[in-house]
Amino acid sequence: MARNRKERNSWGGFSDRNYDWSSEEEDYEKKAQPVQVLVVKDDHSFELDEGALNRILLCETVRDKEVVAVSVAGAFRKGKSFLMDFMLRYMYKTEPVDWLGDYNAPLSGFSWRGGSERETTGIQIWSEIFLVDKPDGKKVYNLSQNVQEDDLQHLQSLIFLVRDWSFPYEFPYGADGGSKFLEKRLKVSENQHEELQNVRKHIHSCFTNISCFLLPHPGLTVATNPKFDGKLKEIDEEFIRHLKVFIPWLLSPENLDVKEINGNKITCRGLVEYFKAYIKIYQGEELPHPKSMLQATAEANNLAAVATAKDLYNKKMEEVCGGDRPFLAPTDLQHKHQELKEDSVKLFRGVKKMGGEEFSRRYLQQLENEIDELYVQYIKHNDSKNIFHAARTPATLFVVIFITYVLAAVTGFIGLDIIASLCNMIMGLTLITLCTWAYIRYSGEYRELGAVIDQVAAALWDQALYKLYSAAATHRHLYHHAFPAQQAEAAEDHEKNM
Ligand SMILES: Nc1nc2c(ncn2[C@@H]2O[C@H](COP(=O)(O)OP(=O)(O)OP(=O)(O)O)[C@@H](O)[C@H]2O)c(=O)[nH]1
Ligand SMILES: [Mg+2]
Repeated sequence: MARNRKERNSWGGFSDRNYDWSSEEEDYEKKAQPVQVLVVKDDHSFELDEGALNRILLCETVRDKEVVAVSVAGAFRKGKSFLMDFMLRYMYKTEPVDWLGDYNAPLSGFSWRGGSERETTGIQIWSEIFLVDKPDGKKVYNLSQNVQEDDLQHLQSLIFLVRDWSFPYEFPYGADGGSKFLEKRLKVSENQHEELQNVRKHIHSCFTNISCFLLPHPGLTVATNPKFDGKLKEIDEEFIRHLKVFIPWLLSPENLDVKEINGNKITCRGLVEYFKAYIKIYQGEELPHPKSMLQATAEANNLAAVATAKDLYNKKMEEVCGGDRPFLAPTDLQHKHQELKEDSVKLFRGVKKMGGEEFSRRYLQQLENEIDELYVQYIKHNDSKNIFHAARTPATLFVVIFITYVLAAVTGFIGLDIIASLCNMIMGLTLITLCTWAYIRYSGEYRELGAVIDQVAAALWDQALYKLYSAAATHRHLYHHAFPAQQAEAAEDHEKNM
């Protein structure tokens, strides 16, 4: 089991700049808890808390892992949260057999309570993602999730849990009794309403597996005592006996199915995209059309592929020139960029996607644009590591001071007093600018002003260099010899301008 922790990359986290890191993140890491990711508002519309979802599913350690989503859905006040707290006990177990733990410990996790008022609304997910070793050797993360209403079309296994089953003499408690009961209930008969017949006919095509479990009544204390806090000792023995079968039947590693859409196994990152896409179409006034569901699935599917491919580029570029890596010659950086961009595009193309070639071309374009944007950031970052870059501003200002000093002296000497005073004034201003710049660099204050000075100096520097370049163009071989890196940069700029 792994704690769900974020790792920022070493330079301010620009690879994660799409994610909304909030100041609450430290608190959030301290304790696993339910997190509201879908909020139902007073007017019954709902809103996805993307920041919360990202913090859980996009953390470095889990985002590329295949995900198993276990959701509990049902009418309100039916003991969903109560049940999920037992699931949590199982996931947090230290003893493989005796996972139910202390009989005197109150039940905690998702907040549950008695009474007739609903407690949970929207969708809550558990903040900690559980790492499970699948029997086939794969690592799988399991996400516990609470869904009030859900679209059943896109689920894989559907398990009906019948609570308070009172007829064990007809169908015994557990999965066997449940499956016989379900078989009987899903039979289509002529005298059923047409709609009911249709549900029965289609339900099998919507789910890979459908099963049912019959659970006994937990006892009157659970159902009616307002002081009941979930202690096992107050729950009926028979209920516990079957709970001990039901929870492992649901959650043991061999019984977990990795979420699949269109034959693709879904990673945590993919799940975020699906969340976003589906929420968007559910936000409309009417129930979404199957066509728009399909469209949203295809969109999410492509977006997930974009995100994975972009992450590959980012990770590899970080290794090459991120953080504390030393300055890299711009030509080498460009080669690396091209190579990694190709790898990333290849990865994108390699993922099985929905919506067809034409549809996914748009997303390929998006990927390329986003990678190019990242590349510009990497160039800037790499550039800032060049010590000549750091010296550029003071050097430029010095040159300006020197030139104006000489000009002032010469023009003063030949009697052009106005020009001499102008030069002196420019010299004075430049001197003040230089001192200001030095102070900003030293103190770290007024950084915006520092950036403006840097920009002006860089523009001057570039102008001078450009002139030098033009002058040297006629003696190219000499120039190339003297400024190999500069030439590459100029070529690069030229390329970008096109
Ligand atoms: N009869 C009966 N009561 C149960 C069972 N499981 C839990 N309860 C009780 O049902 C009540 C509601 O439990 P919750 O877990 O809060 O129910 P919920 O479905 O999460 O409710 P909402 O969040 O309001 O939708 C509590 O008083 C539980 O003690 C069960 O199997 N049978
Ligand atoms: Mg609840």
